[in-house]
Amino acid sequence: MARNFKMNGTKLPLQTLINNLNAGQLKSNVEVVIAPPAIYLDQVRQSVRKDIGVSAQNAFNATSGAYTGEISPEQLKDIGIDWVILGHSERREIFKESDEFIASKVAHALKVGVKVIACIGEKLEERESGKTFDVITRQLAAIAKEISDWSNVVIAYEPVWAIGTGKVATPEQAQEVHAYIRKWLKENVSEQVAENTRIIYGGSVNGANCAGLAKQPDIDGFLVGGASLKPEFVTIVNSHV
Ligand SMILES: O=C(CO)COP(=O)(O)O
Repeated sequence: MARNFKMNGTKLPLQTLINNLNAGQLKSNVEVVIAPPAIYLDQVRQSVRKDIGVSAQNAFNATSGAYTGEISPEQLKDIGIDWVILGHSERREIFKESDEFIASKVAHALKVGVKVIACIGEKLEERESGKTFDVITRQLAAIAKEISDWSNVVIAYEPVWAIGTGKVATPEQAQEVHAYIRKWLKENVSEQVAENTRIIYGGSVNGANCAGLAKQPDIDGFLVGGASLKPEFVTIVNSHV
């Protein structure tokens, strides 16, 4: 269960959210990871409960060097950050990150020992023109080409049309794509990877719609944006079945 703050929050309000999470009664079988803006990673790592993971929202594919503005997975490790979100649709769209670039960042982060939440998902026009599975296949295949060990990868299916729109995918729509992802992993990686890889859903998840989604057999958790800025995140965590 992951909480993506995106470029939201400042020191004090973030601390209030962390305090609320620290005090929350969270189901013990749910792994919770929060992803604050990079500048607050250290603050959040120092103040959040140790059983909660902290994730960056992006990282580069090199150890160090002349890459102004970038952060390496090695630097994340240095301050105790174990996770990174890669391939978010906002990175793909706004910052023009290609499938290949994202895949190389996934490979580099894993090599360094930083676990990855790899985001994939189709845009509205792609869904409407029947290309959803083609897009998912293309994005997955790019990653599969670069990595062989999937044990530290979580896949986040985030249909772009559902992100920040309030237009959540129905449980059936999300389940259909999650099942496809699992089938693709089975046929193209291995049965074991297909069974063990967590596939989480993101896109307008909130305290009211999470329970229906969580019941689906191939939905293993959520990547939450807007609702992650509210105390209702605790409800979403506890919707896990
Ligand atoms: O992009 C998302 C999480 O990474 C989803 O955002 P929303 O929950 O605001 O739709």
